[in-house]
Amino acid sequence: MTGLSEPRTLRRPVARLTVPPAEAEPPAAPSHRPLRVGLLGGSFNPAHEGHRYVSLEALKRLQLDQVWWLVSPQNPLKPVAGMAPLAERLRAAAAMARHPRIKAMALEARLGTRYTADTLRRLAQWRDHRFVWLMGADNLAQLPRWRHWRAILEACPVAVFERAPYSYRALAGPAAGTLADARLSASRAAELAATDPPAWIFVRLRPHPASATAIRARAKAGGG
Ligand SMILES: Nc1ncnc2c1ncn2[C@@H]1O[C@H](COP(=O)(O)OP(=O)(O)OP(=O)(O)O)[C@@H](O)[C@H]1O
Ligand SMILES: O=C(O)c1ccc[n+]([C@@H]2O[C@H](COP(=O)([O-])O)[C@@H](O)[C@H]2O)c1
Repeated sequence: MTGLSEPRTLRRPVARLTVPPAEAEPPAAPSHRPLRVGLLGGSFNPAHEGHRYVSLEALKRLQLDQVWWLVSPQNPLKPVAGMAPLAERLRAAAAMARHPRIKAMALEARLGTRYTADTLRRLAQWRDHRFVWLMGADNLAQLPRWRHWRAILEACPVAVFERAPYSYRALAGPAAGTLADARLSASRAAELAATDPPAWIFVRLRPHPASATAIRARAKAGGG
């Protein structure tokens, strides 16, 4: 029992546990099946409770082993101005995760990818993993503006999470329309990771109001 009673000061700091130097190395998968990993790509400028909420719901509803927060070097559709340095966003994301199965990492910086289609093409070589791309409804609405967006949906299953006020527009939009045949019912959420793409699901939940834009606006106004 000595390991369990180690004093707190002997434990490694959270940042080193969640963002080890070899962060691009995939952790060992269970021997009997591939590791099921949800990928929440994002700017995390900054990370907030909405990311955590969606990740916890994804772990539970999609029966995932882990969720990886892919802290993006730079969203190709967002302005560079106002984007905090990657190291700062990564550090804050690791602190926000507060869960052993939610890992913040700068995987795209390590892989040298900027576009999601490229990242997923690289990850397709990680044969002992099954990836699910996670996103909020706001990103489903703008998905047709992403490079090779159809290839993304061919690369891995996708779970879209309710987010006010975007959900209605997202479900009525061109991406959802094009992919109507590939949509699974919500009751099949636990099957999604094992389903061959294209396959996606819309996860209805109580929307979480957190937004990085609002946090930045409050900070700018001096309200923290
Ligand atoms: N409150 C939320 N509910 C559902 N999904 C969310 C929420 N916040 C963020 N997400 C999703 O998490 C991913 C990363 O989000 P991101 O880091 O851009 O945060 P954001 O709050 O949307 O930032 P910004 O306001 O700067 O655009 C995206 O897929 C986004 O849709
Ligand atoms: O590949 C693209 O063209 C593309 C365009 C816009 C956004 N993305 C990705 O979408 C994820 C969410 O980005 P964000 O900034 O909305 O958090 C993040 O992983 C981005 O790299 C990707």
